[in-house]
Amino acid sequence: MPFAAAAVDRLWRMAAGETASASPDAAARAAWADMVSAATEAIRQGRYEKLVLARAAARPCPEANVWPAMAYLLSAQPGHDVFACSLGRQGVFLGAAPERLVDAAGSRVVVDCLAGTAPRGPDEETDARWASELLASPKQREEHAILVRWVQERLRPWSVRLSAPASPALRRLLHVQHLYTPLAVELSRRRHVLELVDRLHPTPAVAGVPQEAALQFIAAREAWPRGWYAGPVGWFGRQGDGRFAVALRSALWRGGWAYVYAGAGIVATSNPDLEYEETEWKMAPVLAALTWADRGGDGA
Ligand SMILES: C=C(O[C@@H]1C=C(C(=O)O)C=C[C@H]1O)C(=O)O
Repeated sequence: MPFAAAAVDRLWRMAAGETASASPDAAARAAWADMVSAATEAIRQGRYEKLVLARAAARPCPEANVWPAMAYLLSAQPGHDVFACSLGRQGVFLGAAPERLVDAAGSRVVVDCLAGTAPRGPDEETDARWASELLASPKQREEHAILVRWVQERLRPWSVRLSAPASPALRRLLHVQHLYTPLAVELSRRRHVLELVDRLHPTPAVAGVPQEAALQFIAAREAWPRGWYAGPVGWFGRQGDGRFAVALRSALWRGGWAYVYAGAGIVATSNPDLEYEETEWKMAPVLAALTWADRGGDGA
């Protein structure tokens, strides 16, 4: 989804309005609940299998302390792709992405399918219980299976071999745990990693099924333009090998504000309040990084 200066200006105006409102949190929750209810209704009517809806929260952030924020994310979020992109006068986009969209080396490709989320527990026992509930939840398994199936269908025509574990594993991050399926693919011929990005992005980890209709729903209903959030971020070499992550768990810093983004996969049985909570857990790492950086790298 291309970044547009107009979109950022809209964010800026909304942020100013939001801080003036008496209860921004209640207003954000109500808007979210309306959107998610419209989504579950449309899914029940059979118009979509899954929609991934996102929101943004604005918080004052006087300086773009990019290096301390990245240092925090590198140490707090091991195994993530930590990134920061300078957008000139449009600000800085940064985050720690938990999910590889595609990793290509010659004809070998790996895609991470990450969908289905629970929070980390406050103690070992609760954490393990929430993990087992996540693994056993039909709703979470459905969200996950839709993603895996879609990626397999997109890559099958280009592949001689496509392998995936029969059931998802658990990927445990600092604030959340996810259902995780790594797909290993042998392509019938070498492809530039950008061809693969083009074939896959946006997956049902961030958009929905069917893809075009989901994108229309997102454009019509989400209050905040996504900008760079959920886009592919990565690198490629001269031979076309490379690695792109999905720019989740991210924030746009601009002009004294940080706009922190997060989304959640919606299926017919989704509960708007629980999905809202999920977006809060997902915002936590980048918020902690910004707070830590604001304090000059001294405790978050
Ligand atoms: C959309 C986000 O995360 C995606 C959605 C997930 C879900 O719905 O369970 C899990 C991981 C990501 O694929 C986000 O972090 O903003």
